Amino acid sequence: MPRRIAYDVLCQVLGKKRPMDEAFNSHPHLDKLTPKAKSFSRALLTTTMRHKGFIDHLINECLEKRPKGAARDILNVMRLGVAQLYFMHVPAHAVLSEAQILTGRVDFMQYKKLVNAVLRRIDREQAEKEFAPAFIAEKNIPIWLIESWKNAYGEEAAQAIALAHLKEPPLDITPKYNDEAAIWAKRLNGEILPNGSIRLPIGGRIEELDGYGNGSWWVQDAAATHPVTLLGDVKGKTVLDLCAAPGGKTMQLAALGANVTAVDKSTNRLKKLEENLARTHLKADILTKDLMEWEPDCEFDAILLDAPCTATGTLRRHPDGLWTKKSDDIRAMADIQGTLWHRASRWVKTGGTIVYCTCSLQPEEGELMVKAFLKGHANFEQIGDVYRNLPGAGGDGFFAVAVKRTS
Ligand SMILES: C[S@@+](CC[C@H](N)C(=O)[O-])C[C@H]1O[C@@H](n2cnc3c(N)ncnc32)[C@H](O)[C@@H]1O
Repeated sequence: MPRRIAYDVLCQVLGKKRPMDEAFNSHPHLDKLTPKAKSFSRALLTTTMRHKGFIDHLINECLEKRPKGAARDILNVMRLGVAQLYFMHVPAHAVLSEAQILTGRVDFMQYKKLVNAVLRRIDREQAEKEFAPAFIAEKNIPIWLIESWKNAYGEEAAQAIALAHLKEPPLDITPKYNDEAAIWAKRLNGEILPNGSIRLPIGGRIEELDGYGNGSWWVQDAAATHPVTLLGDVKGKTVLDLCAAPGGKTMQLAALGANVTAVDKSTNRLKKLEENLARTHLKADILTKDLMEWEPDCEFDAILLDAPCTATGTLRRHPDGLWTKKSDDIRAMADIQGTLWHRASRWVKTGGTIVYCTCSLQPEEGELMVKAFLKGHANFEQIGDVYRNLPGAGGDGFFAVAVKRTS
């Protein structure tokens, strides 16, 4: 059952470009799995997504011609098998027999022999051939994407980004009060990072960790904490938090003493924001509004615009995005970001600051967006340098910039 669910979800993600979490969480048989089977199924999916490019390379070496049409889904049975053999250290006999059962269950009886032959060969060659991590890493990133990173950051940096995608990223948390970082680092056996975040050892259920239930901290990647710091001292100021849900930055702002108005168009995501505020005993005014239409009735001291984006800076957390996103998405997102930023530019007081940020690695959604904004808005000037973080030890890929309204 856990492999069957993983297979169904894989077909949805790769065939229909559906986000993995959504397809997995809404699978009709998910409730039938034990917690252990559920976490195996999820780990199998994430591992397959993370290494899909390299797995396909191995499979292609074994196939004279790739199955076409509906038969292409048999590749997903093979992908799950290779992920277990190569990256999850499941014994070969178990992988082979489970793959045979799955092949029958998903009505591909005629491919049983082929699946067996491919997996046997890959298992045999695993012991004979060694692949450099850089080779595996680059295979796992779609060509259009790694080329865009090479153009933006150079060959070496693009390879380092690809390498960062091989591993599960660490779990960073933000303590509600900065001066409690040492206490929580000690209690949770974590490490304090230079920005004050705490990096926890991977594994375990977050909800069960000390301090989660009473809201002493929340999960937030270290790089994602930076944009709020660009607003300077927000204590007592009115801050409009645009695209706020699920509220990582809302909690930061509220904990720093800002009077926050948090706006987002997603009811579901705002529900999560409300839960987060309730758990952390923090306050904000919450508005469910589409920012393409809504207008506030007053100006704010500061604005944070955490715009929707291609999220290519967080693909190591959501590796299914590697295979569901396409290069055209960048232009489409940049258009939305430009419009949202332009609309927000009228809602900040003269002398006030807007911080624009995205978790995208694409310059079109970062550096080039700032240039275009400043060119079209003579009443704004940039404050300081832009913040650009690449995925790796310092956190997710992130971009942020602060601009000040001068008139
Ligand atoms: C990057 S996420 C925000 C993350 C959040 N700021 C945090 O720190 O937890 C982008 C958000 O933009 C919201 N969004 C996208 N388009 C929007 C629109 N037109 N109006 C309002 N919210 C929008 C999405 O619902 C999503 O919650």
